[in-house]
Amino acid sequence: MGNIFRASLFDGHTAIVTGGGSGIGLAIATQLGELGARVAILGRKAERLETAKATLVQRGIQVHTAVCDIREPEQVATFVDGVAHALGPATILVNNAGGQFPTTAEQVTARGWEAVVRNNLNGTFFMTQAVATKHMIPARRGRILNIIANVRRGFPGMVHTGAARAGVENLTKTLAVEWAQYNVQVNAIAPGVIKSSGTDQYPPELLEVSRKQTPAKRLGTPEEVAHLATYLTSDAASFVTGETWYIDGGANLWGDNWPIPDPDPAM
Ligand SMILES: CCCCCCCCCCC/C=C/C(=O)SCCNC(=O)CCNC(=O)[C@H](O)C(C)(C)COP(=O)(O)OP(=O)(O)OC[C@H]1O[C@@H](n2cnc3c(N)ncnc32)[C@H](O)[C@@H]1OP(=O)(O)O
Ligand SMILES: NC(=O)C1=CN([C@@H]2O[C@H](COP(=O)(O)OP(=O)(O)OC[C@H]3O[C@@H](n4cnc5c(N)ncnc54)[C@H](OP(=O)(O)O)[C@@H]3O)[C@@H](O)[C@H]2O)C=CC1
Repeated sequence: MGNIFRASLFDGHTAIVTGGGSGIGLAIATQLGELGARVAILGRKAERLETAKATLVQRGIQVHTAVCDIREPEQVATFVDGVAHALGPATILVNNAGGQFPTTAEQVTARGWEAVVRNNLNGTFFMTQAVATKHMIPARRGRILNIIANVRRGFPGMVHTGAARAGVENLTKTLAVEWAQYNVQVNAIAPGVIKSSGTDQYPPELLEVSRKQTPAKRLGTPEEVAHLATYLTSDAASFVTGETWYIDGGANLWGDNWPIPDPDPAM
């Protein structure tokens, strides 16, 4: 599919995409940039950012990159100030950085739980608070988009991220209300299983189970998520706020990644 959006849609905008060095984040950064936005991306790995920057610059996009761990508020503050200096204040923030690992609830350690909650919930809040207070609220203009996951029916097999993403979904609603007065809209996208650099780290047999359990019988693509992100960060969505948009081939409605065993009669 080509791009259905107007070429100059984001002229004059500065978009921050966390985790924009790979996968879904890079697809979103590419699409917003090709539609005219200046783009700032961050991640923990400098090499990944440099490779992504080269790709974006080759497409004629003005890019700022810096290493930043979203779990560290001081690094976040430095990054957000750096964006204003390099590209001007952000009008768009896409909180895409995140991740976790499969584990049963019985097995997850305290440090494993904390690592995932800090990454997906704390990091998203630290970025959001910094960008809103420094850039968007003073300008009375902003679009914030949180990438979460398909947690509608819980997230069996990844309890830590299910809890953290549900927290971000609720944060999305709360901030949509608190910041409506400042003309800042806050929404979320809940992707199903997307074929990306992220899911390439998962065992293929787990992904195949997910594919079979998805009504569309395929995985999504980062570009499909980027199309929805483009709509939600554009003026076409100016009256949309506090909502979570599922893009999952129907997976939140049907199918289970986690088989429930029958009770052991000996127990
Ligand atoms: C079984 C069924 C499951 C359902 C499967 C559904 C099918 C797939 C659906 C996929 C949908 C979602 C896809 C995506 O999100 S794609 C993005 C993928 N990328 C990632 O997820 C990578 C992200 N990972 C990280 O960024 C880091 O690993 C993380 C933040 C999670 C932790 O980093 P940190 O540096 O803070 O952590 P440490 O190394 O210091 O470890 C802290 C504790 O966490 C434990 N840990 C970390 N990684 C793992 C692991 N892979 N497995 C088990 N435990 C892990 C680590 O052991 C530490 O705890 P302890 O000190 O107690 O050992
Ligand atoms: N692919 C899928 O099926 C699904 C993905 N998601 C979520 O969508 C988002 C993008 O996933 P995807 O593109 O597939 O996976 P990737 O692993 O390719 O993307 C994750 C990005 O986040 C960055 N990142 C992770 N933790 C931090 C951190 N603490 N600080 C700064 N950057 C960080 C990573 O960069 P670096 O390692 O350099 O820090 C990486 O660029 C993630 O939040 C993921 O959990 C949700 C549902 C399904």
